[in-house]
Amino acid sequence: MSTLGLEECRGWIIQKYGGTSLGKFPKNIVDIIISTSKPQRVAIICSARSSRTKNEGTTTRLLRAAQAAASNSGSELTFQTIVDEIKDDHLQAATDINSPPLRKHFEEAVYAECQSLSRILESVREIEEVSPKTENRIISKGEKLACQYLAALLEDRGVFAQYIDLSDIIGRYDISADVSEHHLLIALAKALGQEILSCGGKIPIITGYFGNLTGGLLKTFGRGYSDLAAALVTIGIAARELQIWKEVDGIFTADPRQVPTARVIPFISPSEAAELTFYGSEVINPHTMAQVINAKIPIRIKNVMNPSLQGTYILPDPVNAIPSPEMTSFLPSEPLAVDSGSQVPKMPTAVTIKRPVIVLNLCSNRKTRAHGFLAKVFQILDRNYLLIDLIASSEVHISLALHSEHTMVSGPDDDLGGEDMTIDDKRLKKAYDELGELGSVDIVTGMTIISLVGKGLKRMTGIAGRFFGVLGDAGVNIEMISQGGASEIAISCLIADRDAEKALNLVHTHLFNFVE
Ligand SMILES: Nc1ncnc2c1ncn2[C@@H]1O[C@H](COP(=O)(O)OP(=O)(O)O)[C@@H](O)[C@H]1O
Ligand SMILES: N[C@@H](CC(=O)OP(=O)(O)O)C(=O)O
Repeated sequence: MSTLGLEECRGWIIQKYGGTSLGKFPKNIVDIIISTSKPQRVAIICSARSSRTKNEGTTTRLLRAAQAAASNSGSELTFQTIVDEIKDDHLQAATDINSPPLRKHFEEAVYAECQSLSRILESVREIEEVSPKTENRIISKGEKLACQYLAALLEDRGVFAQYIDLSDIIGRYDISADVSEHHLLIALAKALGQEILSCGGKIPIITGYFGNLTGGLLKTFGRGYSDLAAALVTIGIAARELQIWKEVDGIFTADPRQVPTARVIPFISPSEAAELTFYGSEVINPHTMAQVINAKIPIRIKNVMNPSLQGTYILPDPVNAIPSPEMTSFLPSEPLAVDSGSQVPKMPTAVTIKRPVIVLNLCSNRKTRAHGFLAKVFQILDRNYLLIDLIASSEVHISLALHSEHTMVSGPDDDLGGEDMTIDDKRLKKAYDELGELGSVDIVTGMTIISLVGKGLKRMTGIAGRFFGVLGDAGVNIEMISQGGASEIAISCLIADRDAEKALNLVHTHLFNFVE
């Protein structure tokens, strides 16, 4: 495999469009691509379309269809209804394509992809199980449809676009095994660079789904995996900048949908952006930053509805990193207001909530902690694919908070073995039963994690007290606290979900409105 010559790849801008942006503002996206492609070369990565919210979007629907097929409740209609919804949604979107042949071509692609999807789901129903390989194939449909749609819209405007399906890129370049290993990711990035150059003068429209990973794309990299695809393309082509286009002006001090007074953060460090995503603000897939920042390429979050705004730059901490010439031109000339190296910052960077969260409380059946107790607890969670967000433990008691859409509300005495349980419910129920062997377990639902994020938090004396004080004064009860240790840049606590929005706004008002 030859390495790309630097001259060959200079001047590329990589743009990744999120699902809700593609679902709601495809025409804005076409305009942005056209205007960016005039002075420089541009390559596009698409997520799957979401016409309203990500929760109702194509990828979520595909995962629900897979669950419906695997749970085999006797009704073939369940998954087929979801497939039909996906089909209708894309056929409706096709009405934006003016040229009849282009529209027909896209409609045929929609029918073909949905037919293939139904066949895969039918086999899932037969064997009552979704393997990682099958899940990969199912979710890939969302990005395939979105890319073919965007390519058709560009062609409709007279722009030459090339749809690139990365479904089998890993097999094609023999990048197998555990692709999460650094050297394999870099090999993958090079392969993606080659694919893009093969498009000649056309604008590459690339699927954010990038291959049939052995362990499952979602399990390996999580939701938002198309950010990582964009990062790999950025590295593979040694691009000038990675732009992640969304429906918001950038990364805010709090979710702007829930906190009207939230402000855009002009510059943020990769670790803060990753922590914000982990604690509920789905800003960028955390695997993305490490790759691109290591390659010293700036990442920018921008708004499809407001393309002229600067957005938020994700840049390495100026103290720890030696930025490339491209990056230096983006760095602020003045020290950042949020964190300026050795100075104590004036306020945290952002506040975020993660919901819904459930808590598993386990009380060991021994009087003192038996050897291997914690190891056994974590093995059970790992076996059942349960990821823990917060932990509190004492000698014989451990509380584990996990993000969950689970409907399970109580203990094993209830009728929880029903046909209607989702795969996630089943995993939780299995973990619950296995943990029951170690002691008494109870589950508390309806909780939220609220977190303050900021790389200067550890130097802000009294910040934890002020955070908890604001919550306490408002009568918000705190169930569990995590500070320092695991994460030096976040302070988190668990509160009742009914208090989430009130708490978020109060914390933002009291801790983010510093006046000089
Ligand atoms: N701190 C934050 N800054 C910006 N957006 C945030 C933040 N916390 C949560 N969000 C939410 O994240 C979403 C990001 O934008 P969106 O365009 O919906 O993403 P996608 O790329 O998945 O389509 C928005 O809905 C916004 O409300
Ligand atoms: N479509 C995938 C991958 C992705 O990147 O999504 P988004 O860009 O909409 O966050 C998902 O929903 O997880």
